[in-house]
Amino acid sequence: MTDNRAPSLQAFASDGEEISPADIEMERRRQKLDAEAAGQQLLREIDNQEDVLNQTVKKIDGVICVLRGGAAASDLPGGDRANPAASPTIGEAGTAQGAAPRPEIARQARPATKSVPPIDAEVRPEPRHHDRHQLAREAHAPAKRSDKPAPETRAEVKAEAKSEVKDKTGVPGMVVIDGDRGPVKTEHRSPDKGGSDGGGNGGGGNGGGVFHKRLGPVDFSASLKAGITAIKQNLMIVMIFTIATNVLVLAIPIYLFQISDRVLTSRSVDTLVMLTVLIVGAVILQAVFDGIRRMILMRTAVEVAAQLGAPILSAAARASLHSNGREYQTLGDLQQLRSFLVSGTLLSFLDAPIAPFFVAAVFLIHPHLGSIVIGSALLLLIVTLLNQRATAASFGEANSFQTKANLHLDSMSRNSQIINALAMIPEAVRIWGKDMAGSLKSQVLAQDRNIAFASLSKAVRLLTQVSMLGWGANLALHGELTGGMVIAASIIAGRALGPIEGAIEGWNQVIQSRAAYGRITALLQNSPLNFERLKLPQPEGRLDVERLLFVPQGTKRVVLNGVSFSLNPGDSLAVIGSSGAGKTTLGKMLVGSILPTSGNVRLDLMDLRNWDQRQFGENIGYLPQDVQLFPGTIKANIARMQEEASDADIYAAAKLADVHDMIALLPHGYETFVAADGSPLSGGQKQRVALARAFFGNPRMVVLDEPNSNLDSAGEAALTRALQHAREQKITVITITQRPALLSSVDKVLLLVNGTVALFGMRQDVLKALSARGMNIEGNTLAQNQLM
Ligand SMILES: Nc1ncnc2c1ncn2[C@@H]1O[C@H](COP(=O)(O)OP(=O)(O)OP(=O)(O)O)[C@@H](O)[C@H]1O
Repeated sequence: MTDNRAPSLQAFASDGEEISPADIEMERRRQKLDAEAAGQQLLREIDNQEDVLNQTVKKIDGVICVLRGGAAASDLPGGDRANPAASPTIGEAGTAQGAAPRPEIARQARPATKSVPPIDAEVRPEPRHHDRHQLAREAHAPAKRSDKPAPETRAEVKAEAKSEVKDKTGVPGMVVIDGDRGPVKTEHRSPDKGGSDGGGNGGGGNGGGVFHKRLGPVDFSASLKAGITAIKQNLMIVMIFTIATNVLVLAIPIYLFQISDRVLTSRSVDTLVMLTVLIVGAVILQAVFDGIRRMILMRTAVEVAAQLGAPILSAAARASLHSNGREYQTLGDLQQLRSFLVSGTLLSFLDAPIAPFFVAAVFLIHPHLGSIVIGSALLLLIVTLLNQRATAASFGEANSFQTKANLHLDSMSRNSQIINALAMIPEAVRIWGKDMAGSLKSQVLAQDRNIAFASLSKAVRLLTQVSMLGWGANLALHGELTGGMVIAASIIAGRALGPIEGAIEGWNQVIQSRAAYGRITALLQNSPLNFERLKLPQPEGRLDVERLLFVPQGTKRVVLNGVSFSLNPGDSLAVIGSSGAGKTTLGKMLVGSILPTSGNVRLDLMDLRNWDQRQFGENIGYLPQDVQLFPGTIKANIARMQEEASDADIYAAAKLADVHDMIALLPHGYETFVAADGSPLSGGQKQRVALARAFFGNPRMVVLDEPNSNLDSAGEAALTRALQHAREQKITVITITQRPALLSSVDKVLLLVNGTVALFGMRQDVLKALSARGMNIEGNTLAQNQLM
C-alpha cells in the first residue's frame, strides 16, 4: 500500500513529518479522480482514432470503387454498407469490408494506422456523444499537424487515383466513355469494353472504331432455371415441414384412442393429464409447422415473381414485334403461377405422398378398414381423372376468351380518346362483352362439372368414413377392435383421402397453372434475346438493302418486291411514292422492327438479324409515322428512358434535331411531363420531341417516317435544319415523305411504286427522270405544269 502512495505523500514522509490517515485518504481520492480523468481522456482519444480510421477506410473504399469501376459512384465517400457484395476487400490494410461492423474494422486496423499517421490528417472526425467541442478541437489538431500524407502510403496512392478520375470529368465518381458521350457513372462502365479508349463516336467500322460496351448476357433459360431451382429448393424444405405436420396430425387420433381405451378403462386422471399435455404440445407444434410451410410457399411465390418478372416482360416485348402484343399476357401467367404456389391445392398435392402412410396405419389397425380406404382412394382417383377430362377443354376455352377480352381492354385503354370522341363506348363494350361472355360461359360449364365431381368426391369420402365406422363397430362387436381404434382409424382415413379430394377441387387451378407454366417456358426459351451476338465496332452508317421481299404472314399480298439499293455513310435519302406503295414497310424493315420474307438489310455489311439488338438500337434512330411518347418528362423521352443518360447527350440530341428552342418555350422546359396520350404537347411538338429521340446517342443511321406530317412551316424549317445538322455529322438519314419540301435537304431519292423501286439515284437525276416521265413525287402522272 505504501508503494502506491503519491509522490507528494512520499515527500512528506521523507521529511519525517507525521502523515494523518485523513490526509492519506484525501490524497488517494485525488489520485483516483486524476486517474479517471486521464482514462476518460484516453478513451476519447481512442474513439477519435476510430472515427478517423473509419472515415479513412470509407474514403479508400470509395477510391477502390472508382478504380474498379464496379460499385456505385454515388456511394462516395460513405458507400452502401448494407450490401456486402458491393464492397470490395482491402487486403493490404488487413481490413475486410462489407458486412463487418465498422468499429471492429477500425480496431483491427489500429496498429496499421500508427505507422501511417498522415492518413489522420486527411479527415476530420465527426464529434460523437461525448464532449462535442473538445472532440472538435482534438479532431482539428491533427489536420494542422500534416496537410499532405506520405506519398508512399497505399491510401495516398488510391486517393491520388481518385483525384485523377475526378479531374477528367469534373464529377466525382464519373468517367468518360467513348470520348464524347459525356460523363457516365462508373457503375455502368462495363469492364470488358473491348479495349475501346477514346476515339469518340464518329464511327469506325471495319474494326478500327470504338467497340460497343458489352452488356450483361441475356439468358432467359438461366432465369427460368433459377426460378425453377428456387421453387424446387423451397418445396423440399416445405416437404420436410409437411411430413412433420402430418406426423403430428396423428396426435389427435392417438389421443382419442388412448382416452377411450386406456384412460376410461384405468380411470387414471394422471394419465389423462399427461396425455393432454403431450397432445396440446403436438397440436401447437403442428400449427407452427403448418404456418412455417405456408410462409415459405408465400416467399417462394414472391421469389418466382422476382426471378421471372423482368425476363418475361423483356421476352414478351421482343416477341410482340411479330404479333399483336398477345405475349404481354404471359405476365398474367406468372400471376397464375404465383397464386397456385400459395394455394390450398398445392398443399393437398404436397400432402398426397404421405397419404399411403396413413393408409398403412389404417391397415395396421385392421386390414378390413385398410381395404375400405384403398377402395375409396381408387374411386376418388377415377373421379379425378374423369374431372380432368370433363373440364380441361372448357377451362382452356375460357382462358383463350379471357385473353382476347384482355387484349381488347388494352386496346380500349389506348384508344380511350377516340372511343369517347366518336361515342363508341357501347360498341367497344359489346366487343369486350362478347369475349367475356364466351369466357364466362365456358367457365360456368367447366365449373359446373368441377363442382359436380367435387361433390361426388366429398360424398365418397364421407361414405368411406361412415362405412369405416359401421364396419369398425361390427368388428368391435366381434372383439377384433376397440371403440377407440375404430374412431382413430376413421380420422386417419380422413387424412389419407383429404389430399385426393383437395386435388379434385383445385383441379382447375392445376390445369391453368400448368398451361401458364408452359407458356412462360415457351416464351423464355424461344426468345431471340437468348442468343448473344458479337459486339461490333460502332457502325459508320453504310446501308445495303438487297432484294427485299415482304409477304405479310397469312396473306398472299406482296408488299415489297425485289427492293435493292445502297447508301454510303452520311448519305441522305428520300423515299417517295404514293400511299400504300410500301414506304412505311420499307422503313420498318430498315430499323429491324419487321423482318423481310427474303432478302437482307445490312448495316456496315452486317445483316440486321446478326447485330446485337441493343447495340443496333443504340446506333440507329427511328421516328415512326404514328408517334407515341412514353409517360415521363421530355428529357426522359429524348433519352429513350435511359436513367444514366447525361444532360449533355440530351441537349445534344435536342440541338441536333433543332427542337431545343421549342422545348425551351414550354413552361417546364425539358422537365415537362408528357402523359400517355402525349398531352400537353401538340401533335407537331410530339413529332419534334420524337425527332430528338431519334437523334439521341449520336446514331449512325436514322429513319424518319413522314417527319413533317404534323409540322407547321416553322417546324418544317427546323426539320430542314436538323437534316442539315445530320448531314454535317455524317449520319445516314432515310426520310420517308410525300411532300416535295423535304427533297431539297437530301442527296438521293428513291421512288417506290407498288413495292418495287421505280427510280433510285441522285436527287436531281431522279427528279429529272420524274419530270421526263410526267410524274409527280408520288409516282403519279401529272400535267407538265405541275412538275418540279
Ligand atoms: N402486316 C401486313 N399485313 C397485310 N398487309 C400489309 C401489312 N403491312 C403492310 N401491308 C400492306 O402493304 C401496303 C403498303 O403499306 P405501307 O404502310 O408500307 O404503305 P406506305 O407507302 O407507307 O403508305 P402511306 O404513305 O399511306 O403511309 C399497304 O397496302 C398495306 O395494307
